[in-house]
Amino acid sequence: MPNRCIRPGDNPDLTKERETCTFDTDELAANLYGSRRNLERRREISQKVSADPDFADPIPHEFLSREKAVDATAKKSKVIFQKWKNLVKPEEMPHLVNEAVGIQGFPLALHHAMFLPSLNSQADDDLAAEILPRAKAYEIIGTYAQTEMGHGTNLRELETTATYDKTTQEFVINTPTRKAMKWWPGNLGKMSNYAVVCCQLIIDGKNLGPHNFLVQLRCEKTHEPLPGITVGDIGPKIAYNTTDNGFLALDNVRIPRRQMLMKHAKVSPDGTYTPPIHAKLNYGAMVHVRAHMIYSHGHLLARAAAVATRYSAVRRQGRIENGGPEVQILDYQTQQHRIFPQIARAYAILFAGQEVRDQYAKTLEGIANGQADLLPDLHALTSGLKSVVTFMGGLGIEQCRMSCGGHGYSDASGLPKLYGVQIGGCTYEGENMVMLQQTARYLMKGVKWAEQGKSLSPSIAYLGKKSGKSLIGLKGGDITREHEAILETLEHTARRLAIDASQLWEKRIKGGECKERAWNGVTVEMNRASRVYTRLFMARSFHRRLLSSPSSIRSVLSDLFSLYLHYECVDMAQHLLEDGHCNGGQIQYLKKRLYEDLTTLRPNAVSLVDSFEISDRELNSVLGRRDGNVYEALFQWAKQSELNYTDVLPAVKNYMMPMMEENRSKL
Ligand SMILES: CC(C)(COP(=O)(O)OP(=O)(O)OC[C@H]1O[C@@H](n2cnc3c(N)ncnc32)[C@H](O)[C@@H]1OP(=O)(O)O)[C@@H](O)C(=O)NCCC(=O)NCCSC(=O)/C=C/CC(=O)O
Ligand SMILES: Cc1cc2nc3c(=O)[nH]c(=O)nc-3n(C[C@H](O)[C@H](O)[C@H](O)COP(=O)(O)OP(=O)(O)OC[C@H]3O[C@@H](n4cnc5c(N)ncnc54)[C@H](O)[C@@H]3O)c2cc1C
Repeated sequence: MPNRCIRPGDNPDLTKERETCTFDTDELAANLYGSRRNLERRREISQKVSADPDFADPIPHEFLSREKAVDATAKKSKVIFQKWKNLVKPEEMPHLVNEAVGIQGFPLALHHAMFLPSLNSQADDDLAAEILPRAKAYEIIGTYAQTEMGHGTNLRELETTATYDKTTQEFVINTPTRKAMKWWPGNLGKMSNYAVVCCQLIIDGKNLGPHNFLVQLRCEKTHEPLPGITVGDIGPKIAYNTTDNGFLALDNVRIPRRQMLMKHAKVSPDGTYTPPIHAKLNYGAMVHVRAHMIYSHGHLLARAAAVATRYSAVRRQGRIENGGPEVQILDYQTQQHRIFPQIARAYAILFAGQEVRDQYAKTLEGIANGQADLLPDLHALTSGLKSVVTFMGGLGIEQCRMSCGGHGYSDASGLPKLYGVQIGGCTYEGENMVMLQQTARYLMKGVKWAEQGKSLSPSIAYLGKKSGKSLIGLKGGDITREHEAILETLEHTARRLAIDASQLWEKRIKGGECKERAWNGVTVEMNRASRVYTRLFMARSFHRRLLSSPSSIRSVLSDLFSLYLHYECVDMAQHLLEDGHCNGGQIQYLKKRLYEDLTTLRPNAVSLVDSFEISDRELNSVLGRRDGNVYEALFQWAKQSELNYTDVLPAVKNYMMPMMEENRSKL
């Protein structure tokens, strides 16, 4: 079967891997990206970016100072959003940006991720008509400023205020304390001249909770901060260092009434407040990002899996049999056990990410027609997915990094930066432990609805089902039935954990604790229930994708799905065993099946990561390059280190040489 990545001059081990492929790598890639046409466009964009001299990097970003890297990124962003703007469709933009500037952020990241989406979904028609065309034409750059130094997770306690002044029909935006300074928003520090700022809305002394306001921060001509505005960069971070995450203090800055985002909640000129159809529509920009970040995080894990798999196919170290040749490290079972689940999880996350994006679009349609009934389900699902996927992705990338040995520790591998970028997702858009509790709130309601025989939305329909005996290991050799048996066991486990958590909570309440304190006493269990609910959704979503896949890739996807399910169950064995639903023998059976899966998948491992269709430029990894010629490339990469510009560094000349000389003269 063709793997279309084979080229003359490639590392022979990698070519051999590709020759053993049992499926059409283009078919799988087309399925992943939605169609052949999408795949071709992806390739076209990759090729054109590589050929565009405006995107050429004289030296890799890894060797640039932060200031120079920010400069280079801004320069390329201008090319993207001027020269390239009309050459790509909006949905192709993330790929173009990844190719052209990489993953560490760029001046318009938050403009796209949150500024435009919040204006689109929350500004009323008048404000939208005025500001959106300018924002879409990049006449202005905006960001989303919500988090403060003292509060991020708990929005209700944000301190920044927007006090309505009826006499002038203005809001007065104010930062009352040091810790009320906005802190963290991406591109706030240096790039943006506007922001959607989240403030407590105060009318006639009454606090109506967090609402969003459009605030101009800098002069459009000089880019100097406007009077009353203190703004700057918060300094270097684990990653995202080409992003100017910023601080902002507002000293009684006045904005016109119509700059409140009033599509849902409204304030009339006389100060009358009209609430939105759903109390949390003001939080819409976060739901938007959570719904979209699942897919992009799947892609980050896919990159790491591609690097680790390809490198493990070209790296030879040690022997499995005495006297045999040094083996490809990919032949070690431990290496397979480290990396293959990451390949499977990357596919699972990408599939789930695509489903949740569709669900988001449907929910938005409903809201546009005055119906917010799909929102609670979407909020629970996106909160759970956001938390599970970012955590899983972080562990996965770190496994991939360690699986590359010493070279994985070098920036040449691309893995440390990938990890740094990815792991930010555990914190931003709501810290994971907190967001899992949002999911758990919904599950607790679901448990009650199920008890009352009420109808349940698809993501929690399992709460209303009855458990049978687990059929894992009892369904003979039929893989389809085995998949079903495992999915049913996961459903049982998700249901059981939700019901147990609900009962624990109730017990504490009956014991005299108030609801909230009782909740805090059971949140570890609540979050477990949320994670398994989410992992069940991911497994179901992968299964749906398998069932609808064309026959040409069905077999390899089925192998991958088997590995995915077996790995997830072994990983969650504690939950499967805890109530006796599964027994030790069934867990042993799952482990045996998992080890068989590793062997089954081995010949297709490289081809599965080739189907992620990530160009060398986008992958930005000496170890993961398509041709596998890693050793020469490593040397060429290292030669570009600024420490190698001279043979004798000033640091050596000024300090080490005199020290050695002085010590020698003492002898
Ligand atoms: C943790 C939150 C959600 C708590 O909000 P709060 O107002 O205190 O609400 P409750 O926990 O009491 O919940 C009441 C009720 O509302 C439901 N709900 C909450 N949020 C939503 C929502 N977004 N959509 C729909 N429904 C929602 C909740 O389920 C409850 O329903 P009940 O039926 O059970 O009553 C809140 O404080 C929060 O979201 N915190 C996280 C902050 C956050 O995410 N910040 C992100 C800042 S931007 C950023 O990080 C950008 C990063 C860069 C990038 O993305 O590139
Ligand atoms: C890379 C990056 C980019 C960001 N970009 C933006 C941006 O563009 N705009 C913006 O506004 N913000 C941004 N943020 C801020 C981000 O949204 C917040 O940091 C995030 O929401 C977490 O809030 P926090 O920092 O207040 O954490 P905290 O809430 O202080 O969390 C600290 C600890 O307390 C625990 N905790 C807090 N509350 C609870 C609870 N109720 N129950 C149990 N445990 C709890 C958490 O689990 C965590 O362990 C960004 C952050 C990062 C890292």
